[in-house]
Amino acid sequence: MHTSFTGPPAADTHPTPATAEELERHKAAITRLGNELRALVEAAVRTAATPDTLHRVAEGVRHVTGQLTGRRRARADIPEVDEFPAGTRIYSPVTGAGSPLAPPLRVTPTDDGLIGHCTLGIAHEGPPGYGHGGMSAMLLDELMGRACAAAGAPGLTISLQMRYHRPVPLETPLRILARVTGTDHRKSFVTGSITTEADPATDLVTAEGVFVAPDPRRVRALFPGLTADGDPAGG
Ligand SMILES: CCCCCCCCCCCCCC(=O)SCCNC(=O)CCNC(=O)[C@H](O)C(C)(C)COP(=O)(O)OP(=O)(O)OC[C@H]1O[C@@H](n2cnc3c(N)ncnc32)[C@H](O)[C@@H]1OP(=O)(O)O
Repeated sequence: MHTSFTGPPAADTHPTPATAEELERHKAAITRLGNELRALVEAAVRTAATPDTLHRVAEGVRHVTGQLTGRRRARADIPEVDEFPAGTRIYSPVTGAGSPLAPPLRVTPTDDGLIGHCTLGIAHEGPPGYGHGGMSAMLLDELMGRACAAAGAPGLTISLQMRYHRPVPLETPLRILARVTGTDHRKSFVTGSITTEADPATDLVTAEGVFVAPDPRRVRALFPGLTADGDPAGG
């Protein structure tokens, strides 16, 4: 589900695109590493290990990091496994199965928008035992942006107004909703909310946002990682 846009043809040559099977294998490997990294992050922020143990583990992690050498993607490259902007974003800090920062948020459509499910961990802590307000904003910003894309108008956030009604508990399944409520030319107006799964009637956080679909003439300059047919240029 790659997004097309009208722009000049890509001048550079690209490697042969991977088959669907190869992409699935790659996604599975990225997801597996993401799961391990999330477990490492959780263990690292939770441990009460001694300084000696922390030094030893740090040495081991440095060794592991050194193994991720070779081909690297450039800053604006879009991973070949991604479906930009509406589908998989494998390294998204919100939805990305490959990101140690992501809870990750699992997104599915509803009748009039999107629903996301996730559980925040201690790595996402703000007040002790509760989620960081910036994490709530990140979850909503992402889901609200995706709601625009799902409605056919992918855009960037130009305003996001947050209301924090109650603290968001950690280690508690959460439900995030997003819905496009109106449009005006390239602008989309979107609402969102966070509740627990157990008590979906009590809003913990609500948000109102405005997203703007970039001028089509600016898309290529904004996202040089897209080719003329809208496919990621990386790989
Ligand atoms: C292929 C397309 C892909 C799309 C990307 C999907 C990625 C999803 C990833 C999701 C990740 C999660 C989400 C994230 O993290 S998104 C990351 C955070 N957001 C940004 O970085 C956005 C920064 N802003 C911009 O780059 C530009 O403003 C954009 C590109 C959005 C519009 O610049 P463009 O040159 O195209 O448009 P225009 O200047 O003709 O303006 C058009 C209308 O909009 C109004 N306006 C514009 N800007 C602002 C503003 N800042 N405040 C108030 N109003 C603003 C403007 O007055 C006009 O309204 P009107 O006068 O007609 O009433």
